[in-house]
Amino acid sequence: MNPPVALTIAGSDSGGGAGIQADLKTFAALGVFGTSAITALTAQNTVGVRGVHAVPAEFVLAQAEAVLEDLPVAATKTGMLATAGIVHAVAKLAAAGRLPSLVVDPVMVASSGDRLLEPAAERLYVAELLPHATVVTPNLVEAEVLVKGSIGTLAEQREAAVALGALGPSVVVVKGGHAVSDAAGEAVDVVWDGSTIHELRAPRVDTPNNHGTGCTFASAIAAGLAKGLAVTEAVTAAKTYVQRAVTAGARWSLGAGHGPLDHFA
Ligand SMILES: Nc1ncnc2c1ncn2[C@@H]1O[C@H](COP(=O)(O)OP(=O)(O)OP(=O)(O)O)[C@@H](O)[C@H]1O
Ligand SMILES: Cc1ncc(CO)c(N)n1
Repeated sequence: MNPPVALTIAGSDSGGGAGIQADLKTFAALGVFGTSAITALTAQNTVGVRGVHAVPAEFVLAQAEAVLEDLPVAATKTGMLATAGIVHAVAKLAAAGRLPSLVVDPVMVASSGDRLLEPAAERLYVAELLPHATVVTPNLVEAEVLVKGSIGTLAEQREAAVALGALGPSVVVVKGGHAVSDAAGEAVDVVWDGSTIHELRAPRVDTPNNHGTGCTFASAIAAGLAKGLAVTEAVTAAKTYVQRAVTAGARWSLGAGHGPLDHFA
């Protein structure tokens, strides 16, 4: 029997911890056949991003269309989209109904603090892409940019999830991996499912190895959707998967900065 197929539209991380490399490992670990359209090359390691070489939007489309016209893609995920031109091109594909079960991870800044998205592209996420998303998975900083407000408390994290829901996605997850207000030592993500809000909680793993947590989480959601899970089931399963990968990756010391997760734990 054929495996389910998923497509990631994202950037390459030469260091192997985030981006396309994390997405394809996550798909493979979860039994999904991964395909990719690469939006940018990054010269990157666990310490930081040394350079970004964006792919022309037309060639991102050419990659996506080559995959979509030949393979039975059941779910899609976007990560680093780099430029306004790429966000616009991907949004047009989505608007045409070509990107099934779309998980949008609105990547803006790397864990090292380096920018991965042109500032001019931020408003296009809101205006063009989010209306077509099945799930959107901003971290706290990305959620602040998208809703134009600051998030300092769990109540504000919940309000942001509802506000993002009004922009069109079916389900919103505001990730709290980097939350500073969290005294209980938990990584708390807030999920708005279209009508109600709930929280996903897991013990925060005390480790510098958190490079690619966001990419891994969004890809795991797309893998679940490709396998036919309901959206909230896919989100819950993805949280369990990322927790396992962070826990196992904490035993590693790869690189001098934010090390990678163990995707095959
Ligand atoms: N130290 C940790 N321990 C447990 N779970 C974590 C930890 N850090 C992040 N997570 C979880 O990983 C998932 C991704 O969240 P996070 O907020 O780190 O995303 P992100 O900022 O987009 O990641 P990235 O650094 O890859 O851009 C969430 O479910 C979050 O709760
Ligand atoms: C290519 C790429 N995508 C996403 C992230 C966010 O973790 C990163 N650091 N690099």
